Amino acid sequence: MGTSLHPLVDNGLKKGDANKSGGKLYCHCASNKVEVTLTGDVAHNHACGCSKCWKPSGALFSVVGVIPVDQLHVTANGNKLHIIDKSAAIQRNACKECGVHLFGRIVTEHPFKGLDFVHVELSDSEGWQEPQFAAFVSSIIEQGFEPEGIDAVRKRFKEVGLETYDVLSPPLMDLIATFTGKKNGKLPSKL
Ligand SMILES: N[C@@H](CCC(=O)N[C@@H](CS)C(=O)NCC(=O)O)C(=O)O
Ligand SMILES: [Zn+2]
Ligand SMILES: [Zn+2]
Repeated sequence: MGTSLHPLVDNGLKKGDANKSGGKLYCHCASNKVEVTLTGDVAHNHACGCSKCWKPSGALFSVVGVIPVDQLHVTANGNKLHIIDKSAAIQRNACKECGVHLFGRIVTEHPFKGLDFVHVELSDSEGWQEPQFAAFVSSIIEQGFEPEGIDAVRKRFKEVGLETYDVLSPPLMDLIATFTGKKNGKLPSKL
């Protein structure tokens, strides 16, 4: 298959640096780039096939990880940011000029509240946590990928050592279900 899953996946994963302590992300504008400074590494970094996550051109998947909101600061040209969909769980803040998503923030009551979603390929530095799994794989079909090719996509992820899921990974789905169970009173609130 000649198509790109994502540049950080296509040629095998490059293991991150356990001591990575942050770096800067930039949008794709030629000048007056939006700059975001992260003061830590990302966690739960993963490929996402959903239609809402930002993908580099030509890639079938996004690569997106999370970082606590207090470790993310917009450090230049924040006036160019706008929120793509204010009603979405993840408010994706994108550059109005080039369209790149700089960060996605959860502002409503949600199991991942307090975390921002970011794309480390926007950084000029290396060593960020490498992708840990592939999520929302079947979602690429909704965006026009022929269903006959989907198992070949899963196989390519497995070849680079990534497990594939059609929602999030089991540990993240368990976190969401635990949050929901506490909220609806089926689980004790202290667990
Ligand atoms: N099949 C849907 C899945 C969308 C979806 O549920 N995306 C996940 C992974 S990013 C999510 O948590 N979305 C919340 C949001 O976008 O606010 C699509 O491709 O649009
Ligand atoms: Zn831009
Ligand atoms: Zn997504």
